Amino acid sequence: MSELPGIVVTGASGRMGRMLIETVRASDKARLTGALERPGHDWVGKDLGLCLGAGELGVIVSDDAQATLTGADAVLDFTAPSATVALAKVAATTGTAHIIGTTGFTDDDLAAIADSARGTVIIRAGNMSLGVNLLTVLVKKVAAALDEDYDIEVVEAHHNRKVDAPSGTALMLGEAAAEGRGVKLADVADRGRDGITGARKSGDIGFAVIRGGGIVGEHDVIFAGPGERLTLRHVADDRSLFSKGALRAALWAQGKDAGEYSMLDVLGL
Ligand SMILES: NC(=O)C1=CN([C@@H]2O[C@H](COP(=O)(O)OP(=O)(O)OC[C@H]3O[C@@H](n4cnc5c(N)ncnc54)[C@H](OP(=O)(O)O)[C@@H]3O)[C@@H](O)[C@H]2O)C=CC1
Ligand SMILES: O=C(O)C1=N[C@H](C(=O)O)C[C@H](O)C1
Repeated sequence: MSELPGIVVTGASGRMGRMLIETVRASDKARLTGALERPGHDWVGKDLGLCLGAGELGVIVSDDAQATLTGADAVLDFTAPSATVALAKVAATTGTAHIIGTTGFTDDDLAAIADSARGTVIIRAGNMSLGVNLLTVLVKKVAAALDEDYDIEVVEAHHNRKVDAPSGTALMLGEAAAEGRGVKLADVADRGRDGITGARKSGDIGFAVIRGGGIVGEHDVIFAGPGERLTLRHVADDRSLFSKGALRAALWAQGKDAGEYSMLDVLGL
């Protein structure tokens, strides 16, 4: 029998990094072959299991992406934009599938990632859960069915450690609504209301952001029309939703041609 796909987790000490490690270790379809952290991080050079407060795992945390990705089948990456852009360049040289959950990219970052996707499979999604990806399909459909009399607002809530806003998920949902309406999100997004803003512009897609406590992730897409309001909502109760989606993407990536894919491709939605 051939070996199970070897998976590397980067940002191993992070909230998602820990969850990804747990998910890969619990899977009978993949094996954990490496863990990365940034140079200078406390965990570098130590056994991952001991860092996590468990028994030895025989996986030493490294800061050498090139060496760790060589021979690995996929790397799961929920870190920070600059780290992800740099890792995509490495994954393109080693041919390792790069599963990107990181959010908060600039347009330049996204162009660099697209460039790296010429060398390997990249699957990127601001949200790796089945529910949110299904929700994007519904949002697109509803937005296509309703005209501009229905104001579209995306409201998101996350924990108080989150550093980017609006969330990657909120932007995915905004993109889906814009696609449904046949417009570009960049032309209609209203992302920062404060002070005397003037009345809402018809056709805009508004974003509102809540940060507090330990909220895992909540997203509402509101269609506010004349005399009625429709709300589509997703609530994440547990981060394993995202890590299970990422592992599913890594397994789906095996044997695929180089290029950039989304979770819609993985889930066949
Ligand atoms: N797509 C999805 O489904 C989901 C996406 N996310 C996204 O994932 C990202 C991480 O979230 P979260 O886990 O909560 O954040 P954390 O801050 O808990 O974790 C980020 C991790 O990345 C590490 N890191 C930063 N730079 C580097 C580097 N150069 N090399 C290796 N590791 C690095 C950090 O290390 P250090 O502590 O040293 O800075 C930290 O361990 C965010 O962008 C978030 O929005 C989160 C959940 C789901
Ligand atoms: O930072 C988080 O926690 C999350 N980030 C993703 C996002 O930006 O949408 C996905 C999820 O909502 C959790």
